[in-house]
Amino acid sequence: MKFTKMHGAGNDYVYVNCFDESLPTDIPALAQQVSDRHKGIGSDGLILICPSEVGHARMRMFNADGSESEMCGNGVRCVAKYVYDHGIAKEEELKIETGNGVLTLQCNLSGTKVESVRVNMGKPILTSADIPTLLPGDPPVKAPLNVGGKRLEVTCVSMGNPHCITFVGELSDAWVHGIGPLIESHEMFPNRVNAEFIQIVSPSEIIMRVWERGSGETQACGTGACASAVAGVLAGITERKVLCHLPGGDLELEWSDSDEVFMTGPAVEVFEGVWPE
Ligand SMILES: N[C@H](CCC[C@H](N)C(=O)O)C(=O)O
Repeated sequence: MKFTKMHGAGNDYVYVNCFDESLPTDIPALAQQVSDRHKGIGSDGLILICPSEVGHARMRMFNADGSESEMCGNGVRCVAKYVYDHGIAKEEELKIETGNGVLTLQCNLSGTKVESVRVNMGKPILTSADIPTLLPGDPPVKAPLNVGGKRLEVTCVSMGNPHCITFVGELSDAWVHGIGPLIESHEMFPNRVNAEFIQIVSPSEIIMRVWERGSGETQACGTGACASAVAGVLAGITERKVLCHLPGGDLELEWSDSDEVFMTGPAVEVFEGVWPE
């Protein structure tokens, strides 16, 4: 199986071109094996670039623990880069099918290759039953959540996949590694949840760290950054356009008047290889 290692703001996945490659039947096991940073290729998960009847390609995304997610913001930018740079499509505006519908992506070129991508991530999902969370409110905004002996105020948003956002005074490992896993598996989130921690710099600038469902701390999370931008507006903290600093890079976000969230960020190809050797 040929693969390509790519990252978006340091959120790295093993990508497989399923137009050409056939996969083993146990894809969750494959995702676990390739993601292993000591005994595998090393990544936050596995992303399949598949043929689609409604777009230029279809993305399927598996976390490092083998669980499948509906959506991946950094991943869908890299899928667009792969599809354009490898000649699967020639258009700079691409349609990619995801678990959150068919998204429209605008590729920004440097020479003949894609350098960054602007994605219309669609409308945020703000009903608690659809996020899904058992917390009250559509959506829950600054809702009380008891975690690890603390009473947090959390805001929940789905971008096709579920996110739980906590605005903190100062980011720390205690938040991300101590509280993150407890939020991920909290009984209020029947499908588990991605946990974002946000430090506010100004109404138009935030710093984010994330504990991802199924992958642990990653250097960036595109859907999480979008969800956090929406949460900041809902909580009355930030403006509709924000710059988000993540450990692996920056993402630009805008919750537009049309209710759609736009995300712009980098997409990078690192190397190609064959698995197993
Ligand atoms: N890093 C990804 C999100 C992965 C979400 C995944 N951990 C889930 O289970 O939903 C992103 O850029 O949007």
